[in-house]
Amino acid sequence: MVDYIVDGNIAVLEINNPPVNALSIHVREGLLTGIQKANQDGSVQAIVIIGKGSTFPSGADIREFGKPPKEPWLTAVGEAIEASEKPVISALHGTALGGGLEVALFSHYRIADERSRVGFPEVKLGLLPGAQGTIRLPRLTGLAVAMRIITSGDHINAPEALKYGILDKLISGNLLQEAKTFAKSVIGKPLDNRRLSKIAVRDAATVDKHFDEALAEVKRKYKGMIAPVNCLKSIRGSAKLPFVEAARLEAALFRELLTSAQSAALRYSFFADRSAPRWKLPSGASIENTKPDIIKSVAVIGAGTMGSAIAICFIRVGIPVLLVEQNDKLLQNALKNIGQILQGSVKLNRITADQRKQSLQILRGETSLDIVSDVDLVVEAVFENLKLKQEIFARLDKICKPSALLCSNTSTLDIDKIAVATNRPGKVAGMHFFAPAHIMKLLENVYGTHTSPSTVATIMDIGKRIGKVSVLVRTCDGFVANRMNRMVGNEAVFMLEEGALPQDVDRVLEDFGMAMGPFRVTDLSGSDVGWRIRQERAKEQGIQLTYETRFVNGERYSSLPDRLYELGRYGQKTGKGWYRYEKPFARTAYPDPEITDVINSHCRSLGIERRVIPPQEIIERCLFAAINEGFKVLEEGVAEKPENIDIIWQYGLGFPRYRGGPMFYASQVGLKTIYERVCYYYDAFPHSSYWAPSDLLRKLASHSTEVPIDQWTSKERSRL
Ligand SMILES: CC/C=C\CC(=O)SCCNC(=O)CCNC(=O)[C@H](O)C(C)(C)COP(=O)(O)OP(=O)(O)OC[C@H]1O[C@@H](n2cnc3c(N)ncnc32)[C@H](O)[C@@H]1OP(=O)(O)O
Repeated sequence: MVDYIVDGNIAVLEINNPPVNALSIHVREGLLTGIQKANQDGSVQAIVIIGKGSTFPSGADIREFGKPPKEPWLTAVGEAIEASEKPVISALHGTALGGGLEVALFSHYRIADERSRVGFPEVKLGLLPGAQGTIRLPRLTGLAVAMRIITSGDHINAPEALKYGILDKLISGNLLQEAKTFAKSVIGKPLDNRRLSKIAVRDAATVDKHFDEALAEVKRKYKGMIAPVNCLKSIRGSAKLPFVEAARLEAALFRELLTSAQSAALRYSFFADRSAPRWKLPSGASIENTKPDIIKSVAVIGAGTMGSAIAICFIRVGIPVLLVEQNDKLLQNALKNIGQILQGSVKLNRITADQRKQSLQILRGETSLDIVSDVDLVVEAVFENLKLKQEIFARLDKICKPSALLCSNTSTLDIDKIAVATNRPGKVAGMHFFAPAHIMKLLENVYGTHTSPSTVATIMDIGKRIGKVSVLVRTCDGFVANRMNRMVGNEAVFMLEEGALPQDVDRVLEDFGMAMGPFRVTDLSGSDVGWRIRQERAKEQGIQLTYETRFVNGERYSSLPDRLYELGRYGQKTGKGWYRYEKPFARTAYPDPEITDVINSHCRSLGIERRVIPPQEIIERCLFAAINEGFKVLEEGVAEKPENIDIIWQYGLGFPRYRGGPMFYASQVGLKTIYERVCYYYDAFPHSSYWAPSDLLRKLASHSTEVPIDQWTSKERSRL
């Protein structure tokens, strides 16, 4: 894994561990032996460390964390590099990250391909750069820059790294040749001033000020995360303590993180990010064996907030869009809004004025459906009404060319019921964007009974092209996101009826790490949206909803949200919802005594005695109910694997990444506990049938030892 090649008086240690030259045990062994061999070899006068293939090491091997550690540690390898009597030059290309950058910081010199990037992304894995990265980097860059690089985890491009003193030279030609030439130029020069452990942190006297500022910043930006705080503590150590003691402190802080639940969740999330878009259908068709069609043009039907934002997703990556709205006034409004949103992106430096212009040039608004006959893909984004969607799909089927894909942005409706309106069910699928669609990363792609593998391949591919995290799910009521999230909403409202206030529920879930509690989310989207859907469904079933309604089809029902609607409290847009706002569209939510009165009088009129609801109950009722549904989603095959569910929650529903997602969180709580609590709540609330425990959960919980999350589906689903 590390080739030892001698060329004249230069030994080259070439790391060969594709795809990213991670510093796995055999690489560490190879580097250590290579350094020792080169120091013993009388003909060698300098040593070059370089990566084969596309990159210098991009870090430690993440798969080794959580397993019994194997010597030599990276620090021991690094100390041997620094102690070398012959100059060691690290020659960087690609992405020199984490442990890879640490290898470079142990070296006496660092040169780099001018296109390379460096960085310490450990914080994103809930770790710190634990092979002396936190105490070596400040010696080169000063404290403020080191704190920023290490706590953000961001990559730094080579010219910037040169400016900060991380690199000694940029190379535009052949890196290996240049590295050998550079190595020859430093032979015989003193090494002690090149050994970072011998150099002081130049701005050590200012450490407390930098620490306090950076701590306040990370507590605000990375609320609830422990890794950025430990990074800062270790960097502070680099300035306050002798080198050896600082290294000891760093090691202790690293160990604390390595064994933390947060790091386990973040490492799981790293691999889940890569695994979730890899789709597979029950038929065996998969990303590996199915080719996508190339989409060159798109029509978006419906120019409301959602349709407009979806159009932006395509035009900003150069895919022309026809935006269709039946009413010209609405269409012109939408086109104006899109222009303004893109102008906002220019102001935020996300795109240039030129890119905005180019995007708008490939957007065309139309008021007739007939115009979409030639597009490759249609995304329908009209009001959530099955009949309306069926009518539109039937018309699209007649208008569009036979090869065109017809997709719906429905958030809940069964794709099969939409597909039956066409003569091309194989080319019908769901593309469920999350609001605001031009910002939210998630795309929940939905296949129906007849959706063809090539349609699936195409919607997954186009999702990637527009920069979304695409996850494939099978059609069912609400798919994965809304189906599971419905339990959170239901339980949150039921708890208001039993004793909680909106701010109590939101605070507990936000302290848990959710981006927003369910009531703040409802205020954002508007309580009128849910009201319309409930009325629509009641009408379909011939049911009359009143304030006295407590059960619908035998299921517990709360009319509290309906009261809110009747009071005109639609949320932020009316300046009043579950909270009070300074004015319509203001963002800061204030608890509202009027809401407390509404809730109290609702309870009185229904004869409900209110009680104190402890935080743990709020967590369990909202999250365990969703988790139980998640197991049903898995046992039915709606989601292929737990990672898919977790990625949907992270990118679509604001679940804290440092908790992995609801399914990973369940694995940390323990399935026996989850199962017992689900059974307890099912006993307590028999009229909320979603508490009926999932068979998959029950079976997994019955194993004498915890079944690891990567075996949940393989172990039990096939036997259900
Ligand atoms: C004492 C402790 C010392 C040090 C601590 C550390 O070093 S922690 C690790 C720090 N490094 C990182 O976090 C880098 C992680 N990797 C990346 O950010 C990207 O992979 C990278 C390097 C920018 C390349 O991106 P690209 O999009 O080109 O590839 P992709 O991400 O799909 O990765 C390709 C496959 O490689 C696997 N992989 C990547 N990095 C690691 C790693 N450090 N350890 C193990 N495996 C890694 C990745 O999972 C992909 O595998 P696949 O099977 O194809 O899904």
